[in-house]
Amino acid sequence: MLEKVQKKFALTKLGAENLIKACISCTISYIVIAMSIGVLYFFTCDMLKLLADKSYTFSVGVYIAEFVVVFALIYIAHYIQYNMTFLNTYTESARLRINVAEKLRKFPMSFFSKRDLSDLTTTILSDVTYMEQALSHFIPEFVGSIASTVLLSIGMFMFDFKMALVAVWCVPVSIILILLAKKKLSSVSHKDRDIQLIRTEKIQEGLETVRDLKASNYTEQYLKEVDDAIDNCEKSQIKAELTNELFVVSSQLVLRLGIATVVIFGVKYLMAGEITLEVFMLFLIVASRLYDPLNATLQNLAAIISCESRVDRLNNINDYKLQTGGDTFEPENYDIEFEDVSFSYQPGKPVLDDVSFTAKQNEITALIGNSGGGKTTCASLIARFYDLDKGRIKIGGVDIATVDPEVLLSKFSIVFQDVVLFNNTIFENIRIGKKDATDEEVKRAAELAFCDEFVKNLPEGYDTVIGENGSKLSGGQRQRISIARAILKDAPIILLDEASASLDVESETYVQKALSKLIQNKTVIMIAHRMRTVANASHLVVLENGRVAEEGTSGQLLENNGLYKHMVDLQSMSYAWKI
Ligand SMILES: Nc1ncnc2c1ncn2[C@@H]1O[C@H](COP(=O)(O)OP(=O)(O)OP(=O)(O)O)[C@@H](O)[C@H]1O
Repeated sequence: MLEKVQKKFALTKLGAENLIKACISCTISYIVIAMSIGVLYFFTCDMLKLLADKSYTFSVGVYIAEFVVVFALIYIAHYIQYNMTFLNTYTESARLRINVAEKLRKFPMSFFSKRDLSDLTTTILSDVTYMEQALSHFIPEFVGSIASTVLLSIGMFMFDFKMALVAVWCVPVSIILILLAKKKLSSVSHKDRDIQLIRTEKIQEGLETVRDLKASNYTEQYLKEVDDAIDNCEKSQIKAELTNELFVVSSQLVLRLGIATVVIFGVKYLMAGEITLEVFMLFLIVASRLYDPLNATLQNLAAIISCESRVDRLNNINDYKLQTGGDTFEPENYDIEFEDVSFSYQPGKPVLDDVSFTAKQNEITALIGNSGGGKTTCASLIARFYDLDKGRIKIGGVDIATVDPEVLLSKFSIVFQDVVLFNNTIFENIRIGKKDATDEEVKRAAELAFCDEFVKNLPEGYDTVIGENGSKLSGGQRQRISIARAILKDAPIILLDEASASLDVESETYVQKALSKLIQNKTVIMIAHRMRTVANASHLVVLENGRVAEEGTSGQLLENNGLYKHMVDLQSMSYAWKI
């Protein structure tokens, strides 16, 4: 039972326990409220007897005391319900958020290539918030209202079968209507959510690519597409609301019919002398209150049904397989060995096929080859961004598949061509390389990476905030900050995506100088696009369509007269090309 609830609502074990308790406390709370009807019934009976017989006596004080007790019970039941639902829910939603964030931190890159960014953002922000409301309101109230109505109905059947039938018939009919609505509402809710996602993606994409849209004069056309997405969303939401209201109003109407049948049949039975006036009064009072919880909870029907798709998405994250591995990583050295490595991003479409080579410590190993040949993929596999389909990658004799990805990454400094900087100070952007580094250590790394000459011209030096993704800096300056980070981290393995490929001559010189400081005495894997950058590499691995076409030093490969020689010749021709 506990496990089922846990899975059904994507909860932690404690969360599932608390949800069950919340449903029970809601049921008790509704029943306690119904107890006031009992006291009211006995009071009405006594009043009727008094009207019929003036000598009849009863104690008003006892009734006042009973009402006080019932109100106290209602207060206590509500207090318990509040604690069980609201307080526990907020603790649970905090746990859910931390769980999702923890999972995302540990997921391999394969997870992110399968999921859309706005979909993930929606799951973390909106789905968890939605579940927060569902767990604190909709679900306990829905379960509580059905359970209390069923329990009260059983009591009514025991009291008077015929009148109970007349009062309660509408409850199962209304529940059947809800169940019929579930399928339809569920499909409308899924479609609505997909359309909302398209709208969010469109807006997000527009904001991220505003510069390119302006440059290609596509802004007007793009805004029209955004307008269409927003219009679609509006239509879909109206449709979802109307469908929901149709079923809710029908169910509520059926429930109201219950009061009508109690009056019609009650009067008939009363006239026929089949029931007493007191029984008739009781059923009138009960019928006026019996459907209240169910009526109120029907308003949230769409919300309850829409929980399903949100829970599916949360379960998708919860069930995704994490990369595992030991916490200790003590390789003999930092040589990297590829042993018959095969890999594909999508099943049946191999990107690397039986790739074997060794990158030695204290050497620069350059990965070269045609575009799409698999250079970046090889580098990503070394850092265990993805796991292999076949073969092994070993560092100092240790299979990286046996090492926890975070422990493994602590041995890597990675300098990408697309540097990501944060909207923070230069100090903090460099300190990412080593969180506990002192200001002096950061400055030392910045000097070695030749950041000093441009930082001193910034208004607040190292304390200057550099804008979103370093928008206030040039490409070469951004590169040097990322190299400073890597120098500060001082990891034994350096992955370098030819960092200076897109820079002007002056910036390139600075970046090259900074890089030469970074790579001293390390195992360096360099993804190279320009042949002149790799001429001095100790070892060149030429990848062609996911296979190693040739390897050796630049001199050896030139003698081979293979793909490398062909690429060198092509680049020499392109340098000689003039406008
Ligand atoms: N995340 C991904 N999902 C699916 N396919 C991918 C992904 N990344 C790369 N690929 C495919 O894998 C192949 C190898 O890509 P990779 O980026 O490793 O090549 P590369 O040699 O680094 O190319 P380039 O020099 O153009 O950067 C390509 O066909 C590419 O389309």
